[in-house]
Amino acid sequence: MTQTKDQPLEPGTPQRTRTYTWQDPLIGAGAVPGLSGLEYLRGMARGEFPPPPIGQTLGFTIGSEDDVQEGKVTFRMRPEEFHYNPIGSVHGGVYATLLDSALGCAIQTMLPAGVAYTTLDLAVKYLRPLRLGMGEVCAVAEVVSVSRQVATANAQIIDDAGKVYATATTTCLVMRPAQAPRSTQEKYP
Ligand SMILES: CC(C)(COP(=O)(O)OP(=O)(O)OC[C@H]1O[C@@H](n2cnc3c(N)ncnc32)[C@H](O)[C@@H]1OP(=O)(O)O)[C@@H](O)C(=O)NCCC(=O)NCCSC(=O)Cc1ccccc1
Repeated sequence: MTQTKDQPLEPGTPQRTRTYTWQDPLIGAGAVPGLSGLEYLRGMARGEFPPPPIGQTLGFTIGSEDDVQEGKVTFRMRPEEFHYNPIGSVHGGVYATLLDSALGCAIQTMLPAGVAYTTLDLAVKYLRPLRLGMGEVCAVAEVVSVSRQVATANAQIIDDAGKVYATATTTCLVMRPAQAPRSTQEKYP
């Protein structure tokens, strides 16, 4: 039967609770302008800068410095119950967030200090369901091209055996100092 606001859950229905902590994301963001993308992300992998709160929220990380190479970044995540949609598998937005993160960071590794970027486009193909109990999966992203204003990259979510659960492509806008807006309040020309 469909659950509605007027039909509360049966008494005794198990409730789950999750608590997690995160750090001020502006600490790392403040260091960004002086470091190349590779230096910043390797520093984050070494624990010198806080990981992004979205990683704590969904439970994904860059596992180690080896996961950050020039043009290639790997994020790791274990599918959990709190990732679920109402149809019994990991919500598609979780895949997309993991892939967007790995793709953006792969592009960031190719950018020198003072160059900013942001996602313009993300296309995801959902090939297999991610489920509880399957163990850790990786989002592996590799850069295809970086030009003056545009960068593109491809990624896959794979398990330990190399089985592919999703693929994705992205286009990012690259903002070099002469073109970059001075603040997030200022419109890009
Ligand atoms: C099912 C299909 C779409 C097409 O597959 P086909 O072309 O028919 O190909 P084939 O039969 O060769 O199977 C290939 C693989 O597919 C899987 N599988 C197949 N049949 C079943 C089945 N009956 N039951 C379970 N799994 C089945 C199976 O793992 C198999 O792998 P294998 O080769 O055995 O290792 C598949 O690509 C897929 O599951 N993609 C992921 C979609 C996804 O997770 N999207 C995100 C969540 S949606 C969301 O969150 C939106 C939302 C939000 C809020 C509220 C509500 C919704």
